[in-house]
Amino acid sequence: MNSPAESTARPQSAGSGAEPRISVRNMWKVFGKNAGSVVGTDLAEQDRETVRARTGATVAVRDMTFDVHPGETFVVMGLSGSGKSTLVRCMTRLIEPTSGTMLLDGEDVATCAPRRLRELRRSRMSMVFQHFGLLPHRRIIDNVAYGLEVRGTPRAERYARARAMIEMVGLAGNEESRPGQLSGGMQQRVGLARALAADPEVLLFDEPFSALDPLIRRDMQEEVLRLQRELHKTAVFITHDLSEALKLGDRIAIMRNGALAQIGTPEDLVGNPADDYVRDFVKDVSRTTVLTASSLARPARGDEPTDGPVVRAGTVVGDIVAPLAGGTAPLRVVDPDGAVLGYVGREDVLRLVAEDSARAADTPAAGV
Ligand SMILES: Nc1ncnc2c1ncn2[C@@H]1O[C@H](COP(=O)(O)OP(=O)(O)OP(=O)(O)O)[C@@H](O)[C@H]1O
Repeated sequence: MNSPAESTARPQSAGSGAEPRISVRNMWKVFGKNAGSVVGTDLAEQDRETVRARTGATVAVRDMTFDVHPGETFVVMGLSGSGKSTLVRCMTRLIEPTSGTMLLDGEDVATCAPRRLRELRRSRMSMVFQHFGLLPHRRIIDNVAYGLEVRGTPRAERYARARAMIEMVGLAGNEESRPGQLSGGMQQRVGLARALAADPEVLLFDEPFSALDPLIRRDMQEEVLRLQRELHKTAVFITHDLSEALKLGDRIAIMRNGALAQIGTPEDLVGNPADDYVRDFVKDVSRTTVLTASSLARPARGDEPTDGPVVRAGTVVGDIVAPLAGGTAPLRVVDPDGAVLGYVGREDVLRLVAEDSARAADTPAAGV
């Protein structure tokens, strides 16, 4: 059985050492007249407002470059208007990018022929939208099977697959209902089942839970985490909600005015914000819920015991409080091979808690 300290250790994304599933390189999207006059010219160096004032064009996405690894949940987060939706739509070419490449397993989606693009969308990347986009007059099972129908999958096979997906998202028994008979949360589960039915390598989520009540939203986040643990899909997930991003993302890209502000694990962003913008974004996050034991690990001090309980490096700080409270020896922080990376004592955790409280109260953590 897992110890409490192990149970919420952040899982490593499945293939962080493998070839990227998705590679976006230098992607730009400029809207409006004169859209062609920005990329590759002096205007490309100017901020959004200046470009708009000089040309009337809007730089929605600015020179975005990143990779997404197989099995990873990659969150794109930012304020309204920062370019998240445009970026993800450019990745599937629901919007044509102004320039840049988007490789899916090495194949350039940004330049492939329309027919190939349709194939890719049907079989290799599925989208889940905020407004579920279900066909109102068709039964749930037909909605889930729809993509397979378009693909020409034989009837018996597509219904068997659709039933299995409906069961997987917890909606067994609702196959014959129409979308209007289901709650918003249930409709979004149908959207998930429909996206999964094609067994795509990549799932793209465009603010899928923004319209849901907070409790239902939390259920759906748990559902995504569970599906990710079971299915290991590569997922790109857009949200403007930081807590959702921190909960779901193996890595998070923070966008600002169309450009990348920082990309990193939740721990990177909260522990080492790249600039004041990101720092301000994450300032209210309790670091004990995001930082892991490895971030606090330090060498043993001469006078302290080195035979304390063992915790894994990826365990969040909040989960090492119980083992620390059970004894006086500092915890031994170990890597996946069991090698000791360092030690964490009560005072190390208390210091972090005190810093969090001081930040929340906006006063210096004096004396700690
Ligand atoms: N079709 C369009 N024509 C002109 N400008 C657009 C178009 N679509 C988006 N924009 C502009 O591009 C910028 C980025 O918009 P986008 O919708 O991608 O942001 P977002 O981060 O997804 O915002 P939200 O969270 O509100 O959906 C904004 O300034 C927006 O006004």
